Amino acid sequence: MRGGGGGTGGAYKYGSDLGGLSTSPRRPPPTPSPIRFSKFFQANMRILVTGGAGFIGSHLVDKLMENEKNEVIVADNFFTGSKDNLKKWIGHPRFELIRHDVTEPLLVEVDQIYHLACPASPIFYKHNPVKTIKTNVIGTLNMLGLAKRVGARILLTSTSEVYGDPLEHPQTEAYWGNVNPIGVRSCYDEGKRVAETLMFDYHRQHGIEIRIARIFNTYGPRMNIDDGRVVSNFIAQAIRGEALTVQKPGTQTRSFCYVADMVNGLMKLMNGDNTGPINIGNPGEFTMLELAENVKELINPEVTVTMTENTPDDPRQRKPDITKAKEVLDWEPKVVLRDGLVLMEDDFRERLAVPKKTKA
Ligand SMILES: NC(=O)c1ccc[n+]([C@@H]2O[C@H](COP(=O)([O-])OP(=O)(O)OC[C@H]3O[C@@H](n4cnc5c(N)ncnc54)[C@H](O)[C@@H]3O)[C@@H](O)[C@H]2O)c1
Ligand SMILES: O=C(O)[C@H]1O[C@H](OP(=O)(O)OP(=O)(O)OC[C@H]2O[C@@H](n3ccc(=O)[nH]c3=O)[C@H](O)[C@@H]2O)[C@H](O)[C@@H](O)[C@@H]1O
Repeated sequence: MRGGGGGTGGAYKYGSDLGGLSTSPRRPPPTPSPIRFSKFFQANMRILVTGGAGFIGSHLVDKLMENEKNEVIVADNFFTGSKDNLKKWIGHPRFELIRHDVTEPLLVEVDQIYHLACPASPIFYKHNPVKTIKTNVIGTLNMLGLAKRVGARILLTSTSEVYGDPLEHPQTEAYWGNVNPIGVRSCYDEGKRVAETLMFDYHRQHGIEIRIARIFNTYGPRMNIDDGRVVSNFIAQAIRGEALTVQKPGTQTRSFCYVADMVNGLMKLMNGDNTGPINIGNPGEFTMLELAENVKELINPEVTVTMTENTPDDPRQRKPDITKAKEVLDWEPKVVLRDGLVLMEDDFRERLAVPKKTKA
């Protein structure tokens, strides 16, 4: 069984969409272990999820575990993730959790690698920027080395931050971005840009089967309550009855994708035949003031909105052009922001132990 869906690895286009650039690999992809082709051994698909104890990763694991033909291995250093996110799978015979830092090599035998390991919230990725860039560069190099050795297909969760503070709007995959190489966000956005470069170099040089998703702001249940990202901050603040902290000027925009839609898109990308990069996100665009108003109206109309200082290099606008995802993956998001916020509210209320007030 090769890394692809259906286990055939059949139709596969190399660099099928790089604006006509030839990306043909010099060598054919490596061959997986002979046991995968054994007539008498019904092998399951073995899937590694790095960063699988985190927010998106744990939702992805839930979805992968639904398929009884999948065996899932999570490798995570628990910097921002937690075992709690995976508690329902611990002890399951098709599941394995390894405490592992991807900046160190990993020896496992797998067919697919979803490579998510990297802190995603700006306050966490800026906390130890050298470690963040090591995670993106050395971590991706290690996972590509693993993919090369075992002949696995590898998917990188890149980011809309590769577009930096974009001068084109909305952003298509053809846009090369406007990124500060020496700023406080560079450990993350330049790190992900190098990770994308490494993916394509391994693809061209060694024939590795790669997939690159450029993820746009994703939200949903299980985000860390003190994660620092805007949706989790506003929901926690509204539930606690605190003022919603809108960072200035408040007119900056983001496009928010519900996590179930994201996971669906990532799996379609992995099991399809296009390398990407492909934008995966929800094109509904909101200013931070609009987001605050929505959270206030839906969760707690009594809270106030307060303006606070912003951080350097905050992108002023962000909205994915998802034409390619629609065409190539037949994917588009289904959950609108107001519905997703309510689903997230239920989870946050449970974890904060603040039940909804019932009307008298
Ligand atoms: N959530 C978003 O809006 C968003 C947007 C764009 C891209 N992404 C990407 O998606 C991926 C997952 O994001 P998330 O929102 O779930 O973040 P998260 O912080 O919840 O999850 C990241 C996981 O990676 C683990 N990790 C971090 N460094 C590691 C290392 N060196 N070795 C092993 N594990 C490590 C963390 O412990 C955590 O479990 C990240 O690669 C992120 O860059 C997320
Ligand atoms: O989608 C992406 O590609 C990237 O998006 C986010 O980065 P960012 O958009 O800066 O996320 P937030 O920290 O949630 O900030 C969004 C906006 O909300 C504002 N904000 C944040 C927090 C807050 O309390 N109030 C507030 O107004 C920020 O100034 C910013 O303009 C993620 O955290 C990155 O991991 C991800 O790669």
